[in-house]
Amino acid sequence: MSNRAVVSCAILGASGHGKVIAEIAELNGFSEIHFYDDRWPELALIEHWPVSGNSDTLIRRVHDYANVVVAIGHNVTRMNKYRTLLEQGASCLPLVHPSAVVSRYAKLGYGTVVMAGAVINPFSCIGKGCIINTAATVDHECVIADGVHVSPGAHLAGAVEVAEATWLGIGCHIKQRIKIGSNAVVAAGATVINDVLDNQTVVGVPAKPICPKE
Ligand SMILES: CC(=O)SCCNC(=O)CCNC(=O)[C@H](O)C(C)(C)COP(=O)(O)OP(=O)(O)OC[C@H]1O[C@@H](n2cnc3c(N)ncnc32)[C@H](O)[C@@H]1OP(=O)(O)O
Repeated sequence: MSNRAVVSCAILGASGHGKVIAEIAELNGFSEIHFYDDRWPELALIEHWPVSGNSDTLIRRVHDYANVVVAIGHNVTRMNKYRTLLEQGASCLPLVHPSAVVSRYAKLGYGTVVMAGAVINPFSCIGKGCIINTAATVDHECVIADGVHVSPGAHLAGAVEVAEATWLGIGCHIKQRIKIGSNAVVAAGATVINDVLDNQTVVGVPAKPICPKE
């Protein structure tokens, strides 16, 4: 019989994003992964990992887990779920893929996940519940607020500031010292050379605002 202690991690959201987080949790030594999802009990398995309940079940069981991660892509929803779980006393540690490079001088908030190949350079500060996705780079002295998603392959130059719940799309580029407002969207492949307002969506190279749909 093995003497290895079981270290359990709960993941809320049985999604593709959740599968990536599950593997990162395993690589960080979490030997037991339980998913929770509101499609339970119809959804009982995601790949080989069990779905053990819904959001309400998880709220009752947070103390059973050494770590609780929310794997929901929608930024505001993810932050609301974290808020509820933390109120119940959940431990929501940051999770970092072993191949990511996170400076010893960078800070990561609770519930933030850093995917494979990402780089976070010195004196950058990443808020709570952020996603720094595959091969994204956040250079020196950036300030990334809570609930921001930096999509795969996005690159932020030095001293960029991004406010709450903003989504930086796949492969975008952000010039140094740019300020991006809250709940904004930077489109896939955009290059941002001017500040972006709260709630604004910008697309293209160079990035320009588009009007919200009626
Ligand atoms: C691991 C993962 O999978 S992480 C997820 C990574 N995914 C992403 O990063 C996707 C980011 N999302 C986008 O880029 C989206 O296209 C958005 C959010 C910017 C816009 O989406 P929607 O609101 O649905 O807008 P819609 O598709 O109707 O496009 C609106 C207009 O913007 C244009 N547009 C949309 N996206 C882009 C883009 N990336 N670059 C240039 N123009 C764009 C459209 O052509 C359209 O123009 P038109 O009005 O002249 O026809």
